[in-house]
Amino acid sequence: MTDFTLEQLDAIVAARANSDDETSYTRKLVNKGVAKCAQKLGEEAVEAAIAAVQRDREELTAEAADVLYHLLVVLNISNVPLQDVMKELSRRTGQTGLEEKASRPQE
Ligand SMILES: N=c1c2ncn([C@@H]3O[C@H](COP(=O)(O)OP(=O)(O)OP(=O)(O)O)[C@@H](O)[C@H]3O)c2ncn1[C@@H]1O[C@H](COP(=O)(O)O)[C@@H](O)[C@H]1O
Repeated sequence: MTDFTLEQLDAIVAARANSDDETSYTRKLVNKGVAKCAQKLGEEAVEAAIAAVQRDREELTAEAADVLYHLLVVLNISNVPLQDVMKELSRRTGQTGLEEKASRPQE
């Protein structure tokens, strides 16, 4: 059991994204722009999906960590607070996933 939270990682990511520390991977990635950050998020998500299909729990754990980290980078560079995502998830808790899907605006 760990008490490390996504909120804590989000605060680290925000601080590193705005730092001038050249040893920071976060800063290096953010400096490449939103398209590169989004590309990395997509790649990590695909790798996590592959690990799941392969029933590789260890690899899935590592890839899921990569996905969450890169999602926080993308939210940060897009100025979408993690708090807003949590609020949206909270809003959905009163209904089933299928009800939530049905309530979305039709495209
Ligand atoms: N959680 C992470 C984390 N997860 C994954 N990664 C990095 O994500 C990268 C993904 O690996 P890849 O091989 O796919 O990417 P790459 O080859 O480095 O990049 P490209 O050549 O594809 O652009 C690796 O360099 C990982 O180190 C992370 N980098 C940082 N963090 C956290 O963010 C904090 C701040 O990190 P810095 O910004 O480096 O100080 C750290 O303390 C960590 O807690």
